[in-house]
Formats: sequence, C-alpha cells, structure tokens
Amino acid sequence: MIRFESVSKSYPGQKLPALDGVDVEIRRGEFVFLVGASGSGKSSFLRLILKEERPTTGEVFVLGQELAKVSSRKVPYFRRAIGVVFQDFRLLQGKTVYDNVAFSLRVIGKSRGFIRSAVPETLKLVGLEGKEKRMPGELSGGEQQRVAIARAIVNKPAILLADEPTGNLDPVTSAGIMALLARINEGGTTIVMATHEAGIVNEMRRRVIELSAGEVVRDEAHAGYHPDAVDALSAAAIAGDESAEAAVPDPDEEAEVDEESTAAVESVATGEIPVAAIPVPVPAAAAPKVEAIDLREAPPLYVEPEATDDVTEEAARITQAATAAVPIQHPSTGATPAIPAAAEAVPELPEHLTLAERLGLRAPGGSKPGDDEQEVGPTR
Ligand SMILES: Nc1ncnc2c1ncn2[C@@H]1O[C@H](COP(=O)(O)OP(=O)(O)OP(=O)(O)O)[C@@H](O)[C@H]1O
Repeated sequence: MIRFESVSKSYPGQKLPALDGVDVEIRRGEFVFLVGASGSGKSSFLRLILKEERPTTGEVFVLGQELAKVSSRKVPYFRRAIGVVFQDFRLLQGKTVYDNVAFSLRVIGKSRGFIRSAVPETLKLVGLEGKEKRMPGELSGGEQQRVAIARAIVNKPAILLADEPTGNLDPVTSAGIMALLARINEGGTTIVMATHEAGIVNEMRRRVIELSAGEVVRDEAHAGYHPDAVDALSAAAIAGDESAEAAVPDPDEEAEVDEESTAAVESVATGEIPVAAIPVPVPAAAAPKVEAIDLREAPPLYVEPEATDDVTEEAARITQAATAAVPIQHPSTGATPAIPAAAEAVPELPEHLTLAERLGLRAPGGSKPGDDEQEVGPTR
C-alpha cells in the first residue's frame, strides 16, 4: 500500500538529510505509529506519501503507483484516496461544522444529493450528530478534531495520515480521538500517525516505526513508544504486579516488587523512562459514541475526475471564496521551502497552494499566490 525504497530527502540549505535511506513497507489495513525525536523526519515521511515533497533519491510507491510517475495534474486525484488530519485541526473558521465537511466534497464536484447524505452520515460516525450548525469556535478542541477527521474520511480514503492529531488535546480527549481512529482503522482504512505521545503508543500496541536523524532505527509490531520502557513495564508486570500501571512508583509508598523488577522500576523513578511512557488507560467516558466505520469500499486510486470543466470552475470559485493568502513557511527556519531540483520530469508544484490543493481536492496551479486562508500540510 505504501512502500519506501531507499528513500532519502534533503532540503536545500540543510546539512543533514531529513530522511536517509529509508526502506519501509506498510500494508493495507495497518495502523502504524511513526515516532522519533523532533526533527527526526516524521513529517517529511508523511509529506512524501502525499507527494507534497519529492524524494531526493529513492522511490515512493503509494497504492500501487510510483509517485515520481504521477503527474502534477493527477496529484489531486491521487490525493482523494488519502485523508489528512493535523495537530491544529485546520478548520475553516468562517464555516459551520457541516460546511467544513461538505467543502471537501463540493470542491471535487460531488452532487448536492450526495453531499446531503454523506455529510450527516459522517458527522454521526465521528460522534458529532446535532452539532452541524456550530462554528468551529463554538466547539471544544476534541470536537474540532472530530470535524477534521470527518472532513478527512468523508470521501472514504484508503489511507489516513495523521500528524500529531492529539498534540493539542488533553489525555482524556486524546483517548477519545484514538478510539475513533482505531474504529476507522478497523473499517479497513490504513492509518499512519506521527506522534510524540508515548502513553498512546504504549496503550494501543500497534506497529511502531521509529526514526532517528532520518533513519529507521526500529520497526516493530505490537510495540511501545520506547523498547526499554516497555521492557521495564513488562518486567514489573511479570514480577507480580496487577497491571503495568503498578510500575509507576508511588512517592508515598514503596512498590512491592522483587529484585529482578526493582531495576526496571528504578529506571522509571530516575526518569530514564519518561512518565509519559506509562500506559494511559482509556477512560470509558472518553470513548466516542460512534458506529462501526466501514471504509473498506474505498474508491480506487485513480478515479477519473467527476468534475466537468464547469464544475471545476465552480470549485475554483468556492476555493477562492473560502481561502486567503499565507505563504508556506518552515516553522524552524522561517524559510519558504524551495522545491529541490529533481532529476525527474514531473512538473514542479507551485509554492503557494490553496486549501483545496493541499487537501488534494483540486489541481495545483489554478490559483494565484495570495489565495490561501490557511496553511495546510502535515507539518505546518
Ligand atoms: N521545508 C523544509 N525546508 C528545510 N528544512 C526542512 C523542511 N522541512 C523539514 N526540514 C528539516 O528536516 C528535518 C526533519 O524535519 P521533519 O519536520 O520531517 O521532522 P519531524 O520528525 O516531523 O519533527 P517534529 O516532530 O518536530 O514535527 C529537520 O531538520 C527540519 O528542520
């Protein structure tokens, strides 16, 4: 479904590559956590899957297509098979919940009838029934993230990419979002999620791909955020604790563990293992009230455009009306990323992309710089 073959990615002006010789295969239906320190390359990995960036060397295959061979014109159609969720939600602030979700369908020219049935259905799936008319500012962070997830899945993508989707949420709300993502995954959608949240990774026990300085240093099934942390917790549990949570030292009470597990518990106590690495139980109250989400009948990768020229024009009008300008800047460098000169023949994408273009809903180049309301992209 997703395959990286010897992929390296270097950005102009950076001494070290963001990704360095990455070989990874992610199969259909997997739930993969992408972990690693800040700057280790997680967002670059996601951007390569979306074809927002191109590898400097190596090949990226997504849904059976070698991305280097997907022309710029076809990129929006390719991206329709991929939903994206960001840490900061990126909702259109001037639009209702309903319109935020409907927007992505209107832009690709779906009929009014389709939108009228798909949007309420999806909002119900994510637990937002009855909140259709609310504005984003009238929602909690968790609810806003549910709107963003609804927008990402309303077109039934085969792949959902999530870049730190719980980064702005408290632990209970995060647990609800993770339960929702797990249900979406159970429905057949492949999920790749970049995260720093050790508690979530340890609780979910899914495949973990760990990056360090752009290299894959661990690729492990049913894994925790940190191998040592998991070992310590397992050791404590095996040593007779009721649950792995018992490995958390209580400052007022000595933990009753045998000698073998003492070292493990001490490493938690001394901070070698971050407290955040302790599994976080998912509170029942946080479980979203959603139905099973079956996205198995995801559309094929290359659906021919449903939009006629007229509809495309209309979509462009909607996009322009809904968006305003912001140049895309890298948060640490402050620099607008230059597209690296690549040896391939694919036409270069413009630096300024509208919301619809970033979400893969419309071909790039139809708008002028200055048309974006929001920056959208996995890391921005
Ligand atoms: N557009 C860009 N231009 C120049 N350098 C970049 C760009 N995007 C990322 N980098 C650099 O590439 C490296 C990897 O960045 P990336 O954003 O992929 O890491 P990350 O693991 O997602 O980090 P974080 O967890 O902080 O989001 C970093 O050194 C970063 O500064």
